[in-house]
Amino acid sequence: MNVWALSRNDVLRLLRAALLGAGAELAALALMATAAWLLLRAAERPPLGALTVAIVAVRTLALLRGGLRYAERLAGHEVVLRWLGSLRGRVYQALVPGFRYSGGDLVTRLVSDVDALQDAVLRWLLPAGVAAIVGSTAVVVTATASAAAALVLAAGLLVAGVLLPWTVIRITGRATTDDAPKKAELAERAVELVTGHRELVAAGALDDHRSRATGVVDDLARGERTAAGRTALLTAAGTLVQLGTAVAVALLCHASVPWTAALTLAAMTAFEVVLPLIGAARRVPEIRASAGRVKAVLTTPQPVPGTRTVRTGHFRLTKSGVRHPGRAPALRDIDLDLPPGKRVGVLGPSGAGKTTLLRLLLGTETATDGQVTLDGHPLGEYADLSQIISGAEADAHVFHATVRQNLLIAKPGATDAELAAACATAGFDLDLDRETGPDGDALSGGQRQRLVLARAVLAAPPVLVLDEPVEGLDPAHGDAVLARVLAAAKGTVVLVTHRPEHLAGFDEVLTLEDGRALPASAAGSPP
Ligand SMILES: Nc1ncnc2c1ncn2[C@@H]1O[C@H](COP(=O)(O)OP(=O)(O)OP(=O)(O)O)[C@@H](O)[C@H]1O
Repeated sequence: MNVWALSRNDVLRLLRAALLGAGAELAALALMATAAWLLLRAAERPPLGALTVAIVAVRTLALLRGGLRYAERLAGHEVVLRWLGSLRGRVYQALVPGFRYSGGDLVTRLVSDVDALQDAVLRWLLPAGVAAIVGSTAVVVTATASAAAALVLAAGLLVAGVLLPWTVIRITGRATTDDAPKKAELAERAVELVTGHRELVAAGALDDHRSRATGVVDDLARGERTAAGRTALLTAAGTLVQLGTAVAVALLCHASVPWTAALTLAAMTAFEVVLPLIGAARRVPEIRASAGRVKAVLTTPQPVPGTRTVRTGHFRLTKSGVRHPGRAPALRDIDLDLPPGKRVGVLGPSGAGKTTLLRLLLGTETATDGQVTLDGHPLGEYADLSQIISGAEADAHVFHATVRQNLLIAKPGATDAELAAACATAGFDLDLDRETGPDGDALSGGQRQRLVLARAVLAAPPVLVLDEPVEGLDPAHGDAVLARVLAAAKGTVVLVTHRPEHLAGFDEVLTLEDGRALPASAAGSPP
């Protein structure tokens, strides 16, 4: 997928913006030349009539310059903002299906990288186009007076507009490659400081984390200063080229004094359009890197959505396992038959693989070994698993909305009476209009847990998975809540718990240790 994909109309609009920009700069150039001619001609005390056209031209060109510049800004920004909007949409769409990027990296790809591409057009492509048009026009006009002066001007403009920016790109390219990991680290640390602020304060680790982030900022600033210093030197070199070229044009033009002055000032003005390219070149490597990252997001193949629909809802795990790169297997050799209506309890110490097992069933984790099937077909073949399996996951998200809106996600269109009944089953007694705050922060931990549980009850899926659903509640209250939830569940249930007494009446108990299922004898028979 092409990052720079622009419609034909937008290309034409961009061209129009470049022509308007060139028009504005040529008006500035003509203004300078006419003003210089006017001053020197006036010094010769000609009759006023001989100056009238030039006087009117100076005023007209001054107005034209402002008007055209405004029109160029409008045209350029219109194209770029429209293109950026659609690009951001495409990047977002490409990011949604997977969890391939972590917080800081995600923010960088979605925000800064896409913004950098905007600069590519507005600060580089468009000014370079304008500089090319203005520079060529200045050379052609100078050639009418002196071919040698035109050649010198062309050479000077090429040095300032091509050679010096290319040198800046070479220098900053190396610095950008060195800085890329530091920028990624800074983004990660910044996101951690914001999202984990409370925990860092509680652990007294805020200053330490902040100073590590500041260390990265200082490192980056040092690199920036060095690059800025080198660019400033090259910009100064560009100014010297400008002065040298103007003097050479003045000496080589064998025309009248006013005409020579006009061409010399025109040459100076042409450089004013070209010189900013040296500073702008500093961003080119960064823009290139951003374009590469955005392209990587857009071109990573998306999983092909399945088309199969669920018939009976019979899950089966056969020698299933999950390995995360560089880690011991989270789950291995798991066999589990889960026909409709069966109740399975999962026990095991922390880190044993219980949550991973639920994720395998939910389809949010893919088996790296063995098979997970539903009605005999791999889970990936199904269009939508949420209709058959859902529940209260350990890290379920509470949206920044009202209690009602959080519940309606499970069953859009549910009546308030249905919501109240689900809340009563889960022992959740807050008002439906109560705001939950960002990440559910306006609720207590226990309230969040019961809200998630109420959502699971309301969804009433054929296969209900519950990951330690009452772990944070006081035992008596938690046991009562769980008993009500289990009584309300009509289909298959998979319950992860640390307390075997929760599994009374269950058909099978799977005890995990280090990702393996213990034999029934070692685990104890179902309670
Ligand atoms: N995305 C991941 N990347 C790497 N390792 C992971 C990932 N998710 C889980 N693990 C590892 O897999 C193992 C099993 O994790 P899992 O969350 O399934 O344990 P658990 O039995 O649910 O633990 P707990 O009772 O503490 O919730 C752990 O060692 C965990 O560190």
